[in-house]
Amino acid sequence: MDSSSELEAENHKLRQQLESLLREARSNEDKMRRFEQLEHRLIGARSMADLLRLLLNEYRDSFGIDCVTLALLDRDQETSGLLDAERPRDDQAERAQLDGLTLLHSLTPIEDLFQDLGHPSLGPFNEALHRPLFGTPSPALASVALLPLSRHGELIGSLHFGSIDPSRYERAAGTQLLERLAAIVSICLDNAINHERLKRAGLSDMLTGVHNRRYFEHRSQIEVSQARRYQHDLACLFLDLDHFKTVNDSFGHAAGDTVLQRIAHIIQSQLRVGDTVARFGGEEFVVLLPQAPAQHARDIAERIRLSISATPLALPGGEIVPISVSIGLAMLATGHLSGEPKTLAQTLVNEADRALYSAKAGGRNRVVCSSPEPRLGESLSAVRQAV
Ligand SMILES: Nc1nc2c(ncn2[C@@H]2O[C@H](COP(=O)(O)OP(=O)(O)OP(=O)(O)O)[C@@H](O)[C@H]2O)c(=O)[nH]1
Repeated sequence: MDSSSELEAENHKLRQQLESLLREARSNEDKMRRFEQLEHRLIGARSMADLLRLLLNEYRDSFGIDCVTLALLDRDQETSGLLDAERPRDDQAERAQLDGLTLLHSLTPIEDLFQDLGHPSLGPFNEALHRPLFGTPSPALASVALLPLSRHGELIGSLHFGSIDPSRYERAAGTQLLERLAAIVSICLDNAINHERLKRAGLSDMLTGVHNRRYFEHRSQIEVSQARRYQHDLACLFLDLDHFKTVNDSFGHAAGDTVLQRIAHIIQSQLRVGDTVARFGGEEFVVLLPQAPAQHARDIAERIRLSISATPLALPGGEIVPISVSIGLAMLATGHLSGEPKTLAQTLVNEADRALYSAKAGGRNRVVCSSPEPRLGESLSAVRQAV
């Protein structure tokens, strides 16, 4: 080969190397762009469930990862509580989107995975070590990246990526992006929990722990919309303690507070998941019973009334504080189905309040329905049966 063809061959090789480097740089640039987009979305996630869905589904799809799972420490069941509260009732699709999430009672399953909380662990898939993290069924994984999630120097969980490509997560691969991702995810998780805590604090009643009026007003509009969309019944109970001023005056304000806590507890114990109870103000509580026909709602109201009067409060000195409650019941009836959810919800509560007034006027410690029985028959389920 003469010197000019040698030069040409060398030149060709260099061009090829340059092209390959350019391709790699473009691919890295593209990866970086997608990574930054995802980072922004993680930071902007509005709830814990949104954050988890981004991590478990969108990250996997966006980066073509074969399997993504996440283990989170949830010692006091706070995270599971937040997720339950966020999930719409019976929403299977919503639930499926959180497949891959494991909530841990202790760190035992993940604490030995990491030598150092600042560094992800990359390498070949090890059946005994890694199968519990990815579960079954998962694809035939060949390499894994395990990212420690930590806050204030303590492990709070781990994020797991699995690939069927043995070279994707090689031990010697650079881990800068994964380290950055782990740091961001850890902060976002902490933020999401704090955000939910604050949100809850603003929507709960401090004395009794049930929801407050603000939450109820928001929730009642959602329930009215759902009842209208799915043609469900919706019942509203308005409860007011009887002669509560006398309780305060005779036994003291602290005893009155204990009574209110007890009432909240009794009401809650009579309801299903998905029903809503809130303290409306002072000694008034409101309850929403979705999908409860009139007779069923009336039975629940009676049950609440009876268990309250059957549970007088015994003070430390031995005195007994008699308690009873009057309850107004209203149904979201067919005639009310046009109009804004806010107006419909207010009408429903007002009707229940009017029925409560009749219960008080009728002698207290009783349940009164907002309209005579025939009109209760106009409730949605009754109309459905007639069709
Ligand atoms: N202990 C306590 N009392 C409260 C609280 N909020 C409101 N109250 C009291 O609830 C009482 C309500 O009294 P009224 O509205 O006159 O009604 P009532 O005595 O229950 O009489 P009826 O409703 O007509 O049966 C007042 O004495 C309020 O001070 C609270 O958070 N704790």
